[in-house]
Amino acid sequence: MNVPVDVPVEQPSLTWDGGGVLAVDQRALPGETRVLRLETVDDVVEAIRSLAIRGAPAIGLAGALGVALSAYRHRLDGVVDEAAVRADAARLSSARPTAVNLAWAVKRAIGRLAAGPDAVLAEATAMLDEDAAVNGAAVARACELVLSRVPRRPMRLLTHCNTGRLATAAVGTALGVIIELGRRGLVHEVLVDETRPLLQGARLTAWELGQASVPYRVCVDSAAPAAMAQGLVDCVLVGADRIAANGDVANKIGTYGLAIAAARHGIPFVVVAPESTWDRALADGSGIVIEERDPAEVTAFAGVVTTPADAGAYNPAFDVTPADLITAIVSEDQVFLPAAVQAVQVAQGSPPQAATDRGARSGVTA
Ligand SMILES: CSC[C@@H](O)[C@@H](O)C(=O)COP(=O)(O)O
Repeated sequence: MNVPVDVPVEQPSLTWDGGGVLAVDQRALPGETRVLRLETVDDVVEAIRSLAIRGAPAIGLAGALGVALSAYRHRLDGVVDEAAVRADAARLSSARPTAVNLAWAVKRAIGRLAAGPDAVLAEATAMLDEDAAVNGAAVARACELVLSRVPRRPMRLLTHCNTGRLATAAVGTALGVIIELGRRGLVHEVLVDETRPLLQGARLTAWELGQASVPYRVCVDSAAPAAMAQGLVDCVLVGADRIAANGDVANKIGTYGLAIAAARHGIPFVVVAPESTWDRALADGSGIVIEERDPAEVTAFAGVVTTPADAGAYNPAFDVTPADLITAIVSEDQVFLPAAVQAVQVAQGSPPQAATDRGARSGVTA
Protein backbone atom coordinates (compact mmCIF):
# COMPACT_ATOMS: atom_id res chain seq x y z
CA MET A 1 0.00 0.00 0.00
CA ASN A 2 1.63 3.23 -1.19
CA VAL A 3 0.98 6.24 1.08
CA PRO A 4 1.27 9.76 -0.36
CA VAL A 5 0.86 12.48 2.30
CA ASP A 6 -0.09 16.17 2.46
CA VAL A 7 -3.08 16.01 0.16
CA PRO A 8 -5.69 18.80 0.13
CA VAL A 9 -8.46 18.59 2.73
CA GLU A 10 -11.02 18.66 -0.12
CA GLN A 11 -9.76 15.26 -1.30
CA PRO A 12 -12.82 13.03 -1.92
CA SER A 13 -13.05 10.04 0.42
CA LEU A 14 -12.68 7.62 -2.52
CA THR A 15 -11.56 7.94 -6.14
CA TRP A 16 -10.43 5.63 -8.91
CA ASP A 17 -6.94 6.49 -10.06
CA GLY A 18 -5.96 4.43 -13.11
CA GLY A 19 -5.43 0.97 -11.66
CA GLY A 20 -5.78 1.86 -8.00
CA VAL A 21 -8.20 3.27 -5.45
CA LEU A 22 -7.30 6.45 -3.61
CA ALA A 23 -8.85 6.49 -0.15
CA VAL A 24 -8.61 9.10 2.59
CA ASP A 25 -7.20 7.21 5.58
CA GLN A 26 -9.87 7.90 8.20
CA ARG A 27 -7.65 6.45 10.95
CA ALA A 28 -5.21 9.34 10.60
CA LEU A 29 -7.70 12.24 10.83
CA PRO A 30 -7.83 14.85 12.17
CA GLY A 31 -4.07 14.91 12.82
CA GLU A 32 -3.06 14.10 9.29
CA THR A 33 -4.84 14.08 5.92
CA ARG A 34 -3.29 10.96 4.45
CA VAL A 35 -4.36 9.19 1.28
CA LEU A 36 -3.86 5.48 0.69
CA ARG A 37 -3.39 4.02 -2.75
CA LEU A 38 -5.01 0.58 -2.74
CA GLU A 39 -3.85 -1.66 -5.57
CA THR A 40 -5.09 -5.11 -4.63
CA VAL A 41 -8.22 -6.68 -3.22
CA ASP A 42 -6.24 -7.50 -0.08
CA ASP A 43 -5.47 -3.78 0.30
CA VAL A 44 -9.17 -2.91 0.01
CA VAL A 45 -10.27 -5.64 2.44
CA GLU A 46 -7.67 -4.54 4.96
CA ALA A 47 -8.64 -0.85 4.58
CA ILE A 48 -12.29 -1.74 5.25
CA ARG A 49 -11.53 -4.04 8.20
CA SER A 50 -9.18 -1.56 9.85
CA LEU A 51 -11.64 1.34 9.34
CA ALA A 52 -9.25 3.28 7.12
CA ILE A 53 -12.40 3.31 4.96
CA ARG A 54 -15.56 3.33 7.05
CA GLY A 55 -19.20 4.40 6.97
CA ALA A 56 -21.81 2.23 5.26
CA PRO A 57 -21.97 3.96 1.85
CA ALA A 58 -18.17 4.39 1.64
CA ILE A 59 -17.39 0.76 2.38
CA GLY A 60 -19.93 -0.27 -0.27
CA LEU A 61 -18.28 1.92 -2.87
CA ALA A 62 -14.83 0.64 -1.88
CA GLY A 63 -16.12 -2.91 -2.28
CA ALA A 64 -17.37 -2.16 -5.80
CA LEU A 65 -14.05 -0.58 -6.76
CA GLY A 66 -12.34 -3.65 -5.26
CA VAL A 67 -14.31 -5.87 -7.66
CA ALA A 68 -13.01 -3.74 -10.54
CA LEU A 69 -9.43 -4.14 -9.28
CA SER A 70 -9.97 -7.89 -9.14
CA ALA A 71 -11.48 -8.05 -12.65
CA TYR A 72 -8.44 -6.28 -14.15
CA ARG A 73 -6.00 -8.40 -12.13
CA HIS A 74 -7.61 -11.68 -13.21
CA ARG A 75 -7.71 -10.89 -16.93
CA LEU A 76 -5.27 -12.83 -19.06
CA ASP A 77 -5.16 -12.46 -22.85
CA GLY A 78 -8.54 -10.73 -22.74
CA VAL A 79 -10.21 -13.54 -20.76
CA VAL A 80 -11.35 -12.92 -17.17
CA ASP A 81 -11.07 -15.71 -14.60
CA GLU A 82 -14.61 -15.24 -13.31
CA ALA A 83 -14.28 -17.75 -10.48
CA ALA A 84 -11.28 -15.86 -9.08
CA VAL A 85 -13.12 -12.54 -9.26
CA ARG A 86 -16.19 -14.03 -7.57
CA ALA A 87 -13.98 -15.38 -4.78
CA ASP A 88 -12.53 -11.89 -4.30
CA ALA A 89 -16.03 -10.42 -4.32
CA ALA A 90 -17.05 -12.80 -1.54
CA ARG A 91 -14.06 -11.68 0.54
CA LEU A 92 -14.91 -8.04 -0.07
CA SER A 93 -18.58 -8.58 0.81
CA SER A 94 -17.75 -10.15 4.14
CA ALA A 95 -15.02 -7.69 5.20
CA ARG A 96 -17.59 -6.18 7.58
CA PRO A 97 -20.94 -7.85 8.24
CA THR A 98 -23.41 -5.22 9.43
CA ALA A 99 -23.65 -2.52 6.74
CA VAL A 100 -25.78 -3.97 3.96
CA ASN A 101 -24.42 -1.37 1.53
CA LEU A 102 -21.22 -3.44 1.20
CA ALA A 103 -22.87 -6.63 -0.06
CA TRP A 104 -25.31 -4.56 -2.15
CA ALA A 105 -22.56 -2.64 -3.95
CA VAL A 106 -20.31 -5.67 -4.51
CA LYS A 107 -23.27 -7.58 -5.96
CA ARG A 108 -24.06 -4.71 -8.29
CA ALA A 109 -20.45 -4.52 -9.53
CA ILE A 110 -20.12 -8.29 -10.02
CA GLY A 111 -23.36 -8.18 -12.01
CA ARG A 112 -21.37 -6.52 -14.82
CA LEU A 113 -18.55 -9.08 -14.83
CA ALA A 114 -19.68 -10.88 -17.98
CA ALA A 115 -19.18 -7.61 -19.89
CA GLY A 116 -15.55 -7.37 -18.79
CA PRO A 117 -13.41 -5.29 -16.40
CA ASP A 118 -14.17 -1.95 -18.07
CA ALA A 119 -17.90 -2.55 -17.50
CA VAL A 120 -17.30 -3.44 -13.85
CA LEU A 121 -15.27 -0.28 -13.38
CA ALA A 122 -17.92 1.81 -15.17
CA GLU A 123 -20.55 0.43 -12.77
CA ALA A 124 -18.39 1.18 -9.73
CA THR A 125 -17.60 4.73 -10.82
CA ALA A 126 -21.27 5.32 -11.72
CA MET A 127 -22.07 4.33 -8.14
CA LEU A 128 -19.63 6.95 -6.88
CA ASP A 129 -21.47 9.59 -8.90
CA GLU A 130 -24.89 8.29 -7.85
CA ASP A 131 -23.90 8.38 -4.20
CA ALA A 132 -23.45 12.14 -4.34
CA ALA A 133 -26.79 12.64 -6.11
CA VAL A 134 -28.66 10.28 -3.80
CA ASN A 135 -27.26 11.86 -0.66
CA GLY A 136 -28.04 15.33 -2.00
CA ALA A 137 -31.69 14.31 -2.49
CA ALA A 138 -31.92 12.69 0.96
CA VAL A 139 -30.35 15.74 2.58
CA ALA A 140 -32.85 18.09 0.88
CA ARG A 141 -35.78 15.93 2.01
CA ALA A 142 -34.45 15.58 5.56
CA CYS A 143 -33.83 19.34 5.87
CA GLU A 144 -37.52 19.94 5.09
CA LEU A 145 -38.57 17.36 7.65
CA VAL A 146 -36.35 18.81 10.40
CA LEU A 147 -37.56 22.34 9.64
CA SER A 148 -41.15 21.14 9.95
CA ARG A 149 -40.56 19.31 13.25
CA VAL A 150 -38.22 21.71 15.06
CA PRO A 151 -39.65 25.17 15.78
CA ARG A 152 -36.56 26.71 17.46
CA ARG A 153 -34.30 28.99 15.39
CA PRO A 154 -31.39 28.61 15.41
CA MET A 155 -31.58 24.99 16.49
CA ARG A 156 -29.43 22.76 18.68
CA LEU A 157 -28.67 19.39 17.14
CA LEU A 158 -27.01 16.23 18.37
CA THR A 159 -25.32 13.55 16.27
CA HIS A 160 -23.43 10.31 16.77
CA CYS A 161 -20.54 8.68 14.90
CA ASN A 162 -19.60 10.14 11.50
CA THR A 163 -22.10 10.35 8.67
CA GLY A 164 -20.41 13.05 6.63
CA ARG A 165 -18.67 13.12 3.28
CA LEU A 166 -15.94 10.86 4.69
CA ALA A 167 -18.51 8.13 5.23
CA THR A 168 -19.89 8.47 1.69
CA ALA A 169 -18.54 9.53 -1.72
CA ALA A 170 -19.76 13.07 -1.14
CA VAL A 171 -22.29 15.18 0.80
CA GLY A 172 -22.91 12.71 3.66
CA THR A 173 -26.24 11.69 5.16
CA ALA A 174 -27.21 12.93 8.66
CA LEU A 175 -24.14 15.15 8.86
CA GLY A 176 -24.92 16.43 5.36
CA VAL A 177 -28.27 17.63 6.74
CA ILE A 178 -26.59 19.33 9.71
CA ILE A 179 -24.05 21.03 7.47
CA GLU A 180 -26.76 22.20 5.06
CA LEU A 181 -28.82 23.62 7.95
CA GLY A 182 -25.64 25.26 9.23
CA ARG A 183 -24.96 26.75 5.80
CA ARG A 184 -28.43 28.34 5.98
CA GLY A 185 -27.55 29.90 9.35
CA LEU A 186 -30.07 27.74 11.22
CA VAL A 187 -27.75 25.93 13.62
CA HIS A 188 -26.86 27.37 17.00
CA GLU A 189 -24.69 24.41 18.01
CA VAL A 190 -24.13 20.74 17.29
CA LEU A 191 -23.35 18.40 20.16
CA VAL A 192 -21.09 15.70 18.74
CA ASP A 193 -20.94 12.41 20.64
CA GLU A 194 -17.30 11.39 20.76
CA THR A 195 -18.44 7.83 19.81
CA ARG A 196 -16.41 5.41 21.86
CA PRO A 197 -14.30 3.44 21.35
CA LEU A 198 -12.85 4.68 18.03
CA LEU A 199 -13.99 8.30 18.29
CA GLN A 200 -15.51 8.76 14.85
CA GLY A 201 -17.47 11.71 16.28
CA ALA A 202 -14.62 13.44 18.09
CA ARG A 203 -12.13 12.90 15.27
CA LEU A 204 -14.12 12.93 12.04
CA THR A 205 -17.46 14.66 12.61
CA ALA A 206 -15.79 17.45 14.56
CA TRP A 207 -13.25 17.85 11.75
CA GLU A 208 -15.96 18.01 9.07
CA LEU A 209 -18.03 20.52 11.07
CA GLY A 210 -14.94 22.66 11.55
CA GLN A 211 -14.24 22.57 7.81
CA ALA A 212 -17.84 23.70 7.22
CA SER A 213 -17.69 26.40 9.94
CA VAL A 214 -20.69 24.95 11.80
CA PRO A 215 -20.45 25.59 15.58
CA TYR A 216 -20.06 22.41 17.62
CA ARG A 217 -18.92 20.94 20.92
CA VAL A 218 -17.82 17.37 21.47
CA CYS A 219 -19.36 15.50 24.41
CA VAL A 220 -18.75 12.08 25.90
CA ASP A 221 -21.42 9.67 24.74
CA SER A 222 -22.88 9.35 28.22
CA ALA A 223 -23.51 13.12 28.40
CA ALA A 224 -26.09 13.05 25.61
CA PRO A 225 -29.15 12.16 27.74
CA ALA A 226 -28.19 14.83 30.28
CA ALA A 227 -27.91 17.37 27.47
CA MET A 228 -31.42 16.43 26.36
CA ALA A 229 -32.72 16.74 29.93
CA GLN A 230 -31.21 20.22 30.13
CA GLY A 231 -32.93 21.35 26.93
CA LEU A 232 -29.75 21.54 24.88
CA VAL A 233 -31.03 19.34 22.04
CA ASP A 234 -33.90 20.09 19.62
CA CYS A 235 -33.32 17.15 17.29
CA VAL A 236 -31.08 14.06 17.04
CA LEU A 237 -29.81 13.11 13.57
CA VAL A 238 -27.99 9.85 12.86
CA GLY A 239 -27.17 7.55 9.93
CA ALA A 240 -27.71 3.82 9.50
CA ASP A 241 -25.84 0.68 8.53
CA ARG A 242 -28.84 -1.54 7.84
CA ILE A 243 -32.58 -0.90 8.05
CA ALA A 244 -35.00 -3.81 8.31
CA ALA A 245 -38.34 -3.80 6.47
CA ASN A 246 -40.23 -2.61 9.56
CA GLY A 247 -37.86 0.32 10.15
CA ASP A 248 -35.63 -1.15 12.87
CA VAL A 249 -32.23 0.53 12.38
CA ALA A 250 -28.74 -0.85 12.98
CA ASN A 251 -26.25 1.95 13.52
CA LYS A 252 -23.14 2.73 15.57
CA ILE A 253 -23.21 1.39 19.12
CA GLY A 254 -24.87 3.97 21.35
CA THR A 255 -27.59 4.91 18.88
CA TYR A 256 -30.22 2.83 20.69
CA GLY A 257 -29.53 4.59 23.99
CA LEU A 258 -29.77 7.96 22.28
CA ALA A 259 -33.15 7.02 20.82
CA ILE A 260 -34.47 5.96 24.23
CA ALA A 261 -33.32 9.26 25.74
CA ALA A 262 -34.78 11.28 22.87
CA ALA A 263 -38.15 9.50 23.26
CA ARG A 264 -38.10 10.20 27.01
CA HIS A 265 -37.65 13.91 26.30
CA GLY A 266 -39.99 14.16 23.29
CA ILE A 267 -37.14 15.08 20.94
CA PRO A 268 -37.39 14.15 17.23
CA PHE A 269 -35.02 11.29 16.37
CA VAL A 270 -34.29 11.29 12.64
CA VAL A 271 -32.35 8.69 10.63
CA VAL A 272 -30.96 9.70 7.24
CA ALA A 273 -29.74 6.94 4.91
CA PRO A 274 -29.87 6.04 1.23
CA GLU A 275 -32.29 3.38 -0.07
CA SER A 276 -29.28 1.05 -0.43
CA THR A 277 -29.16 0.83 3.38
CA TRP A 278 -32.63 -0.76 3.53
CA ASP A 279 -32.59 -4.55 3.75
CA ARG A 280 -36.21 -5.44 3.06
CA ALA A 281 -35.40 -9.14 3.10
CA LEU A 282 -35.28 -8.80 6.89
CA ALA A 283 -38.70 -8.41 8.51
CA ASP A 284 -37.19 -6.75 11.57
CA GLY A 285 -33.88 -5.93 13.22
CA SER A 286 -33.54 -9.22 15.07
CA GLY A 287 -31.92 -10.76 11.98
CA ILE A 288 -29.19 -8.13 11.63
CA VAL A 289 -25.69 -9.47 12.24
CA ILE A 290 -23.86 -7.19 14.65
CA GLU A 291 -20.11 -6.98 14.17
CA GLU A 292 -18.14 -7.55 17.35
CA ARG A 293 -14.70 -5.99 17.23
CA ASP A 294 -11.36 -6.51 18.93
CA PRO A 295 -11.60 -6.10 22.74
CA ALA A 296 -8.34 -4.15 22.55
CA GLU A 297 -10.33 -1.21 21.10
CA VAL A 298 -11.94 -0.94 24.56
CA THR A 299 -9.18 -2.05 26.90
CA ALA A 300 -6.65 0.45 25.57
CA PHE A 301 -6.82 4.14 24.75
CA ALA A 302 -4.40 5.70 22.24
CA GLY A 303 -2.17 2.66 22.58
CA VAL A 304 -2.09 2.73 26.40
CA VAL A 305 -3.78 -0.16 28.24
CA THR A 306 -6.40 1.28 30.61
CA THR A 307 -7.81 -1.90 32.20
CA PRO A 308 -6.31 -4.70 34.25
CA ALA A 309 -4.19 -6.76 31.88
CA ASP A 310 -6.58 -9.72 31.93
CA ALA A 311 -9.82 -7.69 31.52
CA GLY A 312 -12.17 -8.90 28.82
CA ALA A 313 -14.35 -6.48 26.83
CA TYR A 314 -17.77 -6.55 25.20
CA ASN A 315 -17.30 -4.56 22.00
CA PRO A 316 -20.26 -4.61 19.60
CA ALA A 317 -19.73 -2.05 16.83
CA PHE A 318 -23.45 -1.49 16.30
CA ASP A 319 -26.82 -1.76 18.00
CA VAL A 320 -30.39 -1.97 16.73
CA THR A 321 -32.86 0.82 17.45
CA PRO A 322 -36.47 -0.40 17.36
CA ALA A 323 -38.58 1.44 14.81
CA ASP A 324 -41.05 2.72 17.39
CA LEU A 325 -38.35 4.96 18.88
CA ILE A 326 -37.65 6.61 15.52
CA THR A 327 -39.49 9.73 14.36
CA ALA A 328 -38.56 9.38 10.67
CA ILE A 329 -36.20 7.54 8.34
CA VAL A 330 -35.35 9.71 5.35
CA SER A 331 -33.85 8.52 2.06
CA GLU A 332 -33.59 9.98 -1.43
CA ASP A 333 -37.02 8.48 -2.17
CA GLN A 334 -39.13 8.62 0.97
CA VAL A 335 -39.79 9.77 4.49
CA PHE A 336 -40.72 6.63 6.42
CA LEU A 337 -42.61 7.33 9.63
CA PRO A 338 -42.50 4.29 11.93
CA ALA A 339 -44.66 5.99 14.57
CA ALA A 340 -47.29 6.64 11.91
CA VAL A 341 -47.25 2.93 11.05
CA GLN A 342 -48.07 2.20 14.69
CA ALA A 343 -50.77 4.86 14.78
CA VAL A 344 -52.43 3.28 11.74
CA GLN A 345 -52.29 -0.11 13.41
CA VAL A 346 -53.87 1.25 16.59
CA ALA A 347 -56.57 3.07 14.62
CA GLN A 348 -57.36 -0.20 12.84
CA GLY A 349 -57.73 -1.97 16.17
CA SER A 350 -54.56 -4.09 16.20
CA PRO A 351 -52.14 -3.41 19.06
CA PRO A 352 -48.77 -1.88 18.11
CA GLN A 353 -46.29 -4.70 17.57
CA ALA A 354 -43.64 -5.19 20.24
CA ALA A 355 -40.05 -4.17 19.50
CA THR A 356 -39.05 -7.79 19.17
CA ASP A 357 -42.05 -8.95 17.19
CA ARG A 358 -42.96 -6.74 14.31
CA GLY A 359 -44.30 -7.48 10.88
CA ALA A 360 -43.31 -6.20 7.48
CA ARG A 361 -43.09 -2.55 6.52
CA SER A 362 -46.48 -1.05 5.87
CA GLY A 363 -45.12 1.66 3.61
CA VAL A 364 -46.54 4.67 5.42
CA THR A 365 -44.58 7.58 4.03
CA ALA A 366 -44.81 11.31 4.03
C1 LIG B 1 -23.43 7.57 6.44
S1 LIG B 1 -22.60 6.52 7.49
C2 LIG B 1 -23.83 5.69 8.49
C3 LIG B 1 -23.22 4.66 9.38
O1 LIG B 1 -22.40 3.82 8.63
C4 LIG B 1 -22.45 5.28 10.54
O2 LIG B 1 -23.34 5.97 11.36
C5 LIG B 1 -21.75 4.20 11.31
O3 LIG B 1 -22.32 3.59 12.18
C6 LIG B 1 -20.38 3.88 10.87
O4 LIG B 1 -19.75 2.90 11.66
P1 LIG B 1 -18.21 2.60 11.37
O5 LIG B 1 -17.89 1.46 12.31
O6 LIG B 1 -17.45 3.84 11.67
O7 LIG B 1 -18.11 2.18 9.92
